[in-house]
Amino acid sequence: MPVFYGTEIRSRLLLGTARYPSPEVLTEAVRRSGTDIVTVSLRREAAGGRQGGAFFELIRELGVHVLPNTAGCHSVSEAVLTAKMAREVFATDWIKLEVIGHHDTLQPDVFGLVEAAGILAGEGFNVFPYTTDDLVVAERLLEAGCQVLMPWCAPIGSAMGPQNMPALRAMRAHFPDVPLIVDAGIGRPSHASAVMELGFDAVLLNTAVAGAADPAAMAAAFAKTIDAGHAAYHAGILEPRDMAVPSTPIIGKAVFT
Ligand SMILES: CC(=O)[C@@H](O)[C@H](O)COP(=O)(O)O
Repeated sequence: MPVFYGTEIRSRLLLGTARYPSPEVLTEAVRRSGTDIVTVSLRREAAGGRQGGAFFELIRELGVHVLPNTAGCHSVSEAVLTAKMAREVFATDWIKLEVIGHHDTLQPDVFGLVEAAGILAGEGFNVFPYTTDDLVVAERLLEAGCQVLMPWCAPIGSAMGPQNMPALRAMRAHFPDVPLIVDAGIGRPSHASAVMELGFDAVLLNTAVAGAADPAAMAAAFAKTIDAGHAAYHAGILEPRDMAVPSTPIIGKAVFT
């Protein structure tokens, strides 16, 4: 199982906690997903029955690791301040670092991200940076002290699925020893399986589960395909070929009289 900052995790599915129709549905989705890590925004809008401190209490009661995030932060100072608040609220050094650079695409501001990651790592945080699939940015984040990377596969909430498989494949190849979690843009279980088949360590998703007609059932479906994708990667996936290859080898030629 994956190890993030020295902690072994029981599941390769990380689940977001936003936009569920009710706290009960969220709780059931977490249970059926088998997840060991949920992410929660410190700047979440009050919704779904439980608000503010009551919602954070619900998160703590889920009995899984909490990965607070800085969703909604558009500057380094905002993200650093939010991370410090998260450390107080959830008593954890883990932080999913988001520094958003673009209003429409919610694309990470990779310059601000590297700067904020360096500040937070210097203050003892274990930073999980939400980043693009750019290899140079990934290098800078590792130099800044990150030991886990979370590249997007598509814009947050878009459900588009992997938009650049070659870039994700390159990321896995260039950083074979770094835990890599695909974060954002997954729309359906087959998307999650596809990135796991590339050898990623885990997937973080929110919208595809919270927005499903039956979030708990969808969470269970994701859990199965993520495990299947991981198992397939380690079983050694056959590369596609240009030409047909007979699946039944024939020795000699049959002669019909
Ligand atoms: C909850 C959270 O952290 C999201 O910002 C995350 O990036 C998941 O994205 P999707 O909602 O697209 O799955």
